[in-house]
Amino acid sequence: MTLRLRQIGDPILTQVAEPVSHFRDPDLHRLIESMLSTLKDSNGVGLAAPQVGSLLQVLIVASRPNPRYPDAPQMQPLVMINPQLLAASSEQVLGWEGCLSVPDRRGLVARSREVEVEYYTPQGSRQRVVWQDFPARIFQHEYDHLIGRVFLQRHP
Ligand SMILES: O=C(CSC(=O)[C@H](Cc1ccccc1)CC(F)(F)F)c1ccccc1
Ligand SMILES: [Zn+2]
Repeated sequence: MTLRLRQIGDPILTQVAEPVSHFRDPDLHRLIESMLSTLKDSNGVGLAAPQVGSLLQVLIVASRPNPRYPDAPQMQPLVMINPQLLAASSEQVLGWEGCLSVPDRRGLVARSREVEVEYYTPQGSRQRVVWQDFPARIFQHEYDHLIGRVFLQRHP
């Protein structure tokens, strides 16, 4: 089932998400399934749990080539639980971003060109990944959602 996408202004988008503690919780797997179908229906390239009303540290990165990033890799959606940013390059790149919670807005955002991330899969195994360019950008955008930051929004 696809979940309602919270829009900018919904307080949940400014809150900090909690780590997942039990991986065998059936509610967690229902959330992940719902996020995957919501992402598919919204035609997005990323999604974070707070955007569908759940303050859990779960996000999905699903890069694919698109007009703005024609050389972006085609990825199977990657579900990341309790992600940790281990390293982010000081080298930054300006790039266009959109956000399913901020419809009809596109913005130029500076992001690290490369990130190293540690995360858990839905099965609970710990993984590490290094991304550059568009996948790195999507990750940083979704990771912001887990700490209550929405792109283009400056907290007073
Ligand atoms: O479908 C979108 C809409 S915006 C989007 O997918 C956000 C992810 C994103 C798009 C572009 C750059 C960084 C993150 C998803 C969100 F809102 F949940 F974070 C899209 C935008 C740019 C390139 C390719 C696709
Ligand atoms: Zn977003």
